[in-house]
Amino acid sequence: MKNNIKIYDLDRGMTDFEPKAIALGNFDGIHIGHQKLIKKDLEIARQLNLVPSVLLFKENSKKTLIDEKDYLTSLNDKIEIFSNMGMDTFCILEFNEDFRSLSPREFISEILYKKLNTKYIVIGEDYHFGKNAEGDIKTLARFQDEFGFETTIVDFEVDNGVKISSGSIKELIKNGNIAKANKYLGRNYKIIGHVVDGHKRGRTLNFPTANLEMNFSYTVPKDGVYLTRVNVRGKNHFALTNIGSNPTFENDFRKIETYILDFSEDIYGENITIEFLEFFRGDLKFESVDDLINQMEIDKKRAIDTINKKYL
Ligand SMILES: Cc1cc2nc3c(=O)[nH]c(=O)nc-3n(C[C@H](O)[C@H](O)[C@H](O)COP(=O)(O)O)c2cc1C
Ligand SMILES: Nc1ncnc2c1ncn2[C@@H]1O[C@H](COP(=O)(O)OP(=O)(O)O)[C@@H](O)[C@H]1O
Repeated sequence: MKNNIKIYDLDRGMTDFEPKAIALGNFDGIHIGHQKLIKKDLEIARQLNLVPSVLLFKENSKKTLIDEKDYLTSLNDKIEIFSNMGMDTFCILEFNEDFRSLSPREFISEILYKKLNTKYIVIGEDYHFGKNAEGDIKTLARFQDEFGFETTIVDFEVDNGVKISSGSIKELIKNGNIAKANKYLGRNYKIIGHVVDGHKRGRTLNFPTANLEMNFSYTVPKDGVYLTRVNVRGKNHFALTNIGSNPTFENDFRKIETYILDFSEDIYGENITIEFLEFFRGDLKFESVDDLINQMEIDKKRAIDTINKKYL
């Protein structure tokens, strides 16, 4: 992440009056459509000497709310990806009752105008805002003279006539179609968490696996075996990740476990990032542990061949 970024937490009364070109949206996944919008915002900011900024919502931190939703990117991921693209100012706020009750006009006047000195807004064509999502691109047009801003609407990015969306990428990931999801994301899908204890069985099979507890409600890819790239203590390693409930063994639960190639360190408790490169096969129930080990050896050979051919 760039280290000169500025984050203004509006809930803590922070404001910033530098004139801004603000990108508005939910931006889950920051897929190639979102990237197009951000590039537009950066371009306009450069031309008009405005600060390129993005308004983002904090995650739902209320644990009492049963939130079964899953997402492609956490707030931290978004800030990292956007700052790598050149964005340097982030305005964050909670999507709470107070915020939700603002009318479209109040959102524009209280937040965009008074708190952020917005001179330019860049949005997607389906953007909605304000109470009951009543505000849209027409509402922005109606208020732009009064509050002194201009608007640019960026059209959807499509693939074969189909709109690229966070929802469709989540479906691809849940169906194991990592290649297409990565294409639409414009980078490899990744999840972050820390390493927790498992049954200590992996080492007895000669395939120790670091079990991941995710630090966010990421969309979990379909059960199966993936070629992955894992970042541990700042260093990348190729790996095989198995997602599933180990059907060869009875009474297990669904987990995300990773066998790191050419690696033998104890990493319990460490934060790791898993980047999904390719889907290899589904999760299988084997007749014997030896059959499972044979298959894992085959997976490993395929991983090494693929890495040599495509990733080195
Ligand atoms: C490359 C790879 C492929 C795997 N494929 C399967 C599989 O198809 N079926 C299965 O039951 N377990 C599979 N496993 C999971 C093993 O059963 C699991 O790693 C082992 O039970 C160790 O569990 P532990 O980490 O809780 O000790 C796979 C593991 C790896 C690393
Ligand atoms: N190549 C490796 N890949 C993954 N984890 C490894 C590797 N080498 C050593 N380890 C360590 O071993 C642990 C996994 O061993 P395992 O027997 O599968 O135990 P557990 O069931 O607790 O996951 C990892 O959490 C990590 O600390």
